[in-house]
Amino acid sequence: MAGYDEAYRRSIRHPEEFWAEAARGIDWDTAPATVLGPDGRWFPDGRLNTCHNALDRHVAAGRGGQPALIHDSPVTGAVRVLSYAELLDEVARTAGMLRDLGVGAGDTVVIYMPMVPEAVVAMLACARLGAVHSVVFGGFAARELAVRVDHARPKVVLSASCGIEPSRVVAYKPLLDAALEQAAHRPERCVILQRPQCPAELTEGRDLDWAATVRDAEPAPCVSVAATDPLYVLYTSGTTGSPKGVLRDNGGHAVALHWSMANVYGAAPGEVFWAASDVGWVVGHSYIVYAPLLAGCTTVLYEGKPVGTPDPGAYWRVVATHGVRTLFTAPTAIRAIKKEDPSGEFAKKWDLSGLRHLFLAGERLDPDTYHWAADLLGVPVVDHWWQTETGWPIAANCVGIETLPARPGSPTKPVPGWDVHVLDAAGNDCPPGVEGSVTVKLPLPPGALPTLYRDEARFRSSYLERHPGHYLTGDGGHFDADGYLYVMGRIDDVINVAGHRLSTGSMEEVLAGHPDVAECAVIGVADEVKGQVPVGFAVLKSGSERDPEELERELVALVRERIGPVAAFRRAVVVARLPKTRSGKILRGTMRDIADDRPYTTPSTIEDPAALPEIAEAMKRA
Ligand SMILES: CCC(=O)SCCNC(=O)CCNC(=O)[C@H](O)C(C)(C)COP(=O)(O)OP(=O)(O)OC[C@H]1O[C@@H](n2cnc3c(N)ncnc32)[C@H](O)[C@@H]1OP(=O)(O)O
Repeated sequence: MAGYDEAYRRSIRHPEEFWAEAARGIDWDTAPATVLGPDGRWFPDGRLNTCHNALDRHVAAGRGGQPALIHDSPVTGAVRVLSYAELLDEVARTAGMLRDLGVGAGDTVVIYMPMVPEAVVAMLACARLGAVHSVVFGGFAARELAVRVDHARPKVVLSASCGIEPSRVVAYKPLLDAALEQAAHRPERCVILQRPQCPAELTEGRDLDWAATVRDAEPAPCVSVAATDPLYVLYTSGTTGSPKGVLRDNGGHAVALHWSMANVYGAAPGEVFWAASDVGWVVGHSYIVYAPLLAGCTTVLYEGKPVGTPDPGAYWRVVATHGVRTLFTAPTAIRAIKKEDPSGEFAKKWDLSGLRHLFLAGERLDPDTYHWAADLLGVPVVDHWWQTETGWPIAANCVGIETLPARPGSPTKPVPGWDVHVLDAAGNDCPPGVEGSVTVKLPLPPGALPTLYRDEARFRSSYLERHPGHYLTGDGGHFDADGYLYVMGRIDDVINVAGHRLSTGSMEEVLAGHPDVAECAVIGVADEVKGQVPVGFAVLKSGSERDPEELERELVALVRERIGPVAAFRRAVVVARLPKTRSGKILRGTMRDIADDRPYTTPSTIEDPAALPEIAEAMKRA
């Protein structure tokens, strides 16, 4: 069998041959004659249906009785298992409901739901009809939902009465109502899944009860779509306020995800695969929903946390109880477990002998966390790196091809298909050990974003213009002499809080909107569990006599209200001034160095050097 080097070389030298072979893992209505179009789109003349590939074909092949989805919900005390045949039946009827509501191929549907099976059903039902879903994470506030509704312009919104966090029931319906009041776009219908923990009042003429509406619907068949037709839009934070709508196509996505399950994750049909994330993130889209089902695996949908539901053994219980072979989560989850159970006592209570790999992604995996997890579990811990935009891993130890020796701190090497380069400011490849901007030479492989929804110009300016011929990942890093990649962090103002990508710019917009704030800065500061947390610095308007502590509390509440709890914005500090250059640019980089206790030099362009010790003092208070 070919090893990693050969597979990688072939994928870069002969991408069409490589991906034509991978495309055979998918059922096509019309097999693609062209593999890569001149515009960089994959399989342009192929036709297929993603839902058929995720469900119908497995039922037809005899997998109907195999569990497709295990919903494990410690917050409600429920476990529900849906076989492939049962999931197909629910999806087909939900697609019938959407069709009855006028949803057809190309229409958008916003899904704002907690981690319940109906969220997965909703996504697959859209795919069945060729409709484009846009899932919005439940931890966002009404305003963020409104922005996404206005951009996606859904015909229908699918939602639930509530989500359940360990400490509280989150009523979704009032958030949805507030979002639709703020949005200019009006969806024709909202279909609400009533949960017994907090049933919602339905709005006459607009809202429908999910259970009743699905009950009356006839199952809908799969609609054949072009490989290049959109499957979904997923919004992600950019450096400026408005989120970017990452578009995913049908054909390239199905081919790449199906290929990744065997080759990156080493997962075989019939195995249990658990991505402990949320359907609102790309990990949830790719590795809770689409990839495991495309591959004929059983996927776990977990409505709980790594700690507190009820203890730091929660993940180990799920692994042991459901026979999980591959666990994928974010380093922050492992750090949370390690903090509460440093000697791993809770893991010893469960039989984890079925676990084969732990995959980690979503933020940089620090070597301490890597070693702790590897020692505890005794299985390979695979750090891998990718992004919402890419949809699947850019760099990983491809255990399905060949397991390379791991190097803690590195997600190993580029995955076949990804021609990764580290470039200097002039666009030249950096030598090993020298840090630069991590890029991917075009064409991007199948499954990566072809564009931003309704914003080709922003797609080009955000990703393609900085280094022509390359996709700009926005991360900085370096290769070592053996070709291992090290990704060190963002080169822009995006921060990563508990594996959630957030824009400091949008938090600054919120602070700046407060009537007492003259100017402000938000920076990401290192945090033991969440990796980074945002901290805000605000200067009062001259003449304002507000009590600083009261204002700080107001600013924290404002960010929670406008962006949502997911921002984890818990610290704001009122300062006399911000450190700036003489041209007025806030020295955020120097502020970050001070906050993280890194050595810093006072920039020669600074307006007033005394501003830095003042900020250092304020940070100590924060
Ligand atoms: C590879 C490509 C990618 O990077 S895709 C992104 C990958 N990232 C991930 O998968 C995320 C990984 N992180 C997590 O799953 C969570 O942070 C874990 C580790 C489980 C911890 O969760 P938690 O304790 O809730 O902390 P948090 O920082 O996530 O939450 C902050 C506040 O937000 C709230 N929240 C969270 N989720 C929801 C939700 N669905 N609906 C409503 N609220 C939500 C939390 O309750 C928390 O609120 P509070 O501030 O404590 O009151």
